Amino acid sequence: MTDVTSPAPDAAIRCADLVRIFTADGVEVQALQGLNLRVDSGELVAIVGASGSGKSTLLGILSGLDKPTAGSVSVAGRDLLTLGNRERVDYRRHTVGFVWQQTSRNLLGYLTARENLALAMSVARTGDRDRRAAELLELLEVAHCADRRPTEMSGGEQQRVAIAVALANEPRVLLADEPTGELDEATSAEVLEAMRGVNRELGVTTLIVTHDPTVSEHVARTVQIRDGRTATEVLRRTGVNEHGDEHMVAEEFAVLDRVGRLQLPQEYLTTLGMRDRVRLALEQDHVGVWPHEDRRESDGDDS
Ligand SMILES: Nc1ncnc2c1ncn2[C@@H]1O[C@H](COP(=O)(O)OP(=O)(O)OP(=O)(O)O)[C@@H](O)[C@H]1O
Repeated sequence: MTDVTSPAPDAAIRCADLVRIFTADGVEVQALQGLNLRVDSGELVAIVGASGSGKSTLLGILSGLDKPTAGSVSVAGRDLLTLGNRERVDYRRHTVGFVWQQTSRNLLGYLTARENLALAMSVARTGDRDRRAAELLELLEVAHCADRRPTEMSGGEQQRVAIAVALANEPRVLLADEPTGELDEATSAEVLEAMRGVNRELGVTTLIVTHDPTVSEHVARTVQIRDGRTATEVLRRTGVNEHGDEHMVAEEFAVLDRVGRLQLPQEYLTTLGMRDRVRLALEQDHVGVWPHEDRRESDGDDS
């Protein structure tokens, strides 16, 4: 696992010890509690997690709409904590592209797909607009929707046009918040494959935040957030069996942060009655973790 703090220039997204505390009616909510994440340039990563785990908060910060309470965050080499107002506008126009769950937030309803793309490019003063619009609609397989308004497209077509609009100004990073939230399973798969396609074809670093449990079938890396921290990662790769046939292998890893902390799954803790402290042992090729037996026995005596 990569060190989130290393200054390697190819880290497209780097969050270190990110904290975001909201205060509402005098009550503090720690939406992010020291989140560490590094996404390399050109990677396609899904962020999953239960409702309230902090996914949208993270995306709000990465999109430049919100600022963290503590920690550091940089995207495409830009430190998001030190951006001035003008730089923030420039960042949102040129460095990142967004796809949101609601079509109404992605596309203007009274404009056609082509006009939506042209508008995004004229705001950012991107040149060669007609050619780029045609190429993007072609790449997303929605060229037939060029002269249609959103209401004349299916949900999947709307989201694929939204991806084209998000890519109009050649962002380095594409951020998507529940892009398949309003779609059925088959259409969701199409939209996720479209995102995988643009990641592969254009090399744009892509981060998809989703509840969609099938997302890990479409991406090589799925990061799970739990309680405002990255907890586990599923990595998928192509393996070869003893007959030489290729198949997908998915492996789950616990995330180890830069000072060596990791979160044990709740079911492990409950099954082995682990709490407060555990015994650790360094073995030749692994680390053993045991419950503190004395504590368990004395707990039993008490009852
Ligand atoms: N503006 C805000 N003011 C107060 N609390 C907030 C605010 N935004 C988020 N929170 C709280 O922060 C925590 C994380 O919320 P967040 O929306 O990031 O979670 P999420 O994983 O995106 O959830 P969902 O999947 O339901 O969208 C929640 O407890 C939420 O209530």
